[in-house]
Amino acid sequence: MDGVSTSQTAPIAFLKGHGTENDFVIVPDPDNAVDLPATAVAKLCDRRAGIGGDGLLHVVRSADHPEARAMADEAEWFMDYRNADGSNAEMCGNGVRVFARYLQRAGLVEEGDLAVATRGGVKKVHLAKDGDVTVSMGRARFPEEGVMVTVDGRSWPALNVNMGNPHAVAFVEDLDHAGNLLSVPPFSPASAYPDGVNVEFVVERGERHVAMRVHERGSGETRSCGTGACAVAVAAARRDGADPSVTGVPVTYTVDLPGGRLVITERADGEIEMTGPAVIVAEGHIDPALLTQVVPVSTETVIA
Ligand SMILES: N[C@@H](CCC[C@H](N)C(=O)O)C(=O)O
Repeated sequence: MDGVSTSQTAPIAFLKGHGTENDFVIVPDPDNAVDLPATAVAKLCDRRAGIGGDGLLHVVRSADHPEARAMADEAEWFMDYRNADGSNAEMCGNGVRVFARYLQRAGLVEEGDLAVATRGGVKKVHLAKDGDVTVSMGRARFPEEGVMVTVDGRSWPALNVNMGNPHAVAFVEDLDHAGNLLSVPPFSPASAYPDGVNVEFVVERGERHVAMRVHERGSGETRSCGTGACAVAVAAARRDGADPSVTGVPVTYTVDLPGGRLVITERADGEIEMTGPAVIVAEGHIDPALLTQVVPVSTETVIA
């Protein structure tokens, strides 16, 4: 059995948090001293053999991470985001709110406005003492038309939306039509998404109000996805004939997910703002044996 061995010997601090039940293992590591290969991340996110999470937030000073050094002047902290299978992602909308909540709780930032470096660029976060957190998520891009999503033998046309990370948004009549997203990932044409894709299924709930389910790249079905909710809101707006960059009128959608509610506003300049909760629920220490043991390279069994 192929595997890797990590080099930690001392206990490693962690916290657990979630945003609309999209849950994360948080590893504070200001100096980027903790070795976190994909296999170690998959172990930590495993819901039976590890701590459990849809993803992992590695909290590192931008100046100390090669992927973030260029952003260090703008944003002191880098969200090194990993999916549950250990793969890197450009951005995580729920994760960045929880990341900011952690920084606040640890006394590393003040309430108010802060900037967080991500692989998808620097994100501006507004953090109150309690309650919801608002993130400026950037603008949506629409790289390609004509994507199809297939699951359980059904197919739907989907809109290709990029929120820093890739999404396919399919409007369906009933969220149950998305079937069992854990066992059957709804892949779209590989050519449209060479690096994989997050897939959202959306139904109407009312005026400027939708509900969705999501299958996340690298994690399977989750109870919420912040970038996915933003992709859904802009897709719904375009379907409804609303484009704030044309009309100059901002548009707001309420997006219900299995794990809670997110409110998404697209401003006249195209900037998308997402507001939702961010909660820390636990903290403790990881037994280094979990990371130092040789673990399989295969990541196929990490989704509980
Ligand atoms: N849950 C996240 C998205 C996490 C990354 C995604 N799975 C990807 O690989 O792009 C969110 O809240 O945005």
